[in-house]
Amino acid sequence: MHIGLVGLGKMGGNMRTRMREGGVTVIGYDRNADVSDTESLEALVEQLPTPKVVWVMVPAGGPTHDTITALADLLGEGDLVVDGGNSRWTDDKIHADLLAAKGIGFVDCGVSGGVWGLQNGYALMCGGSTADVAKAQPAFDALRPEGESGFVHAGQQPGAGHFSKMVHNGIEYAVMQAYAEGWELLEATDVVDNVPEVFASWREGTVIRSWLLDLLVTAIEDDTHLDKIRGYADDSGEGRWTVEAAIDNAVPMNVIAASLFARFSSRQDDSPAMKAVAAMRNQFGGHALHTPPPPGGDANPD
Ligand SMILES: O=C(O)[C@H](O)[C@@H](O)[C@H](O)[C@H](O)COP(=O)(O)O
Repeated sequence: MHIGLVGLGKMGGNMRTRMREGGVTVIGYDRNADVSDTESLEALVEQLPTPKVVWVMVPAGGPTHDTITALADLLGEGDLVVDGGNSRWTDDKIHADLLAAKGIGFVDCGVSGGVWGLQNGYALMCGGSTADVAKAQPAFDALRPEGESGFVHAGQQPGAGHFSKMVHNGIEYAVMQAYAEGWELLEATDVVDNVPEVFASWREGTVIRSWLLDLLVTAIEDDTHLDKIRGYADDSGEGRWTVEAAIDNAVPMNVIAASLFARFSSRQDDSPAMKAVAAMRNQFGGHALHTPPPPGGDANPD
């Protein structure tokens, strides 16, 4: 199979390598000429045999929309676009309709595995018609992990793949938060002698063994108290979309929502909400207030 791959960053670049190792002929395009196989999107499309299949692996939102819009002009009847980015699932229907107007098929594909995917394979969650998914199946087979699982055609409607990936990421937030809170409690006490050893022991036999646990063990083996890292966590949108979908469907999502909000809290040096709590507590009960610390000093009750 021949495929065009747009976007050769840390995900796309490794995916090109894994697809090639799996016997797929890949022509990659990236704005960074150093990693690109071809000078333009137009040149990439020209070099592909018909039916042309182009995998888009660029940041979600504007960059993905712009790339798919450009491909709608360059591709034709019977060709296929695969969106493998972390796109919002509601964008997929828009892109599927845009391409369908020209007879071009569309598959949305949530991709999990991060920088380890090159070695371990990428878990893939696809949405779209059976015929469209079949057109890209050799590429999916090259990318997916060896073994029975790691690939799903989640549904016929556009967005089924990215919706699955979105929920996967919501779960990812909550699972990471649970390990993190357990780690903080063990670190805050002197009950156990060696916290990394306790975490490492959980990797086998326990009900909470997992790859995320393995990754945390690796991190604390390298930096026992995570002193080299600031307690600040970004988010790329998937957790927010999961919580929004839960609200739309009146699904109670206590743990995933809390793990999303924990990331927002991590970005505050001082909590405006807690200032208000402290102020009210002071007003009704005369309870002591803490004032902002002088530069380099500690905050103490007045
Ligand atoms: O399954 C995966 O491989 C990850 O989920 C991957 O897709 C990415 O690392 C997250 O999207 C980061 O998401 P946040 O920036 O929202 O934590």
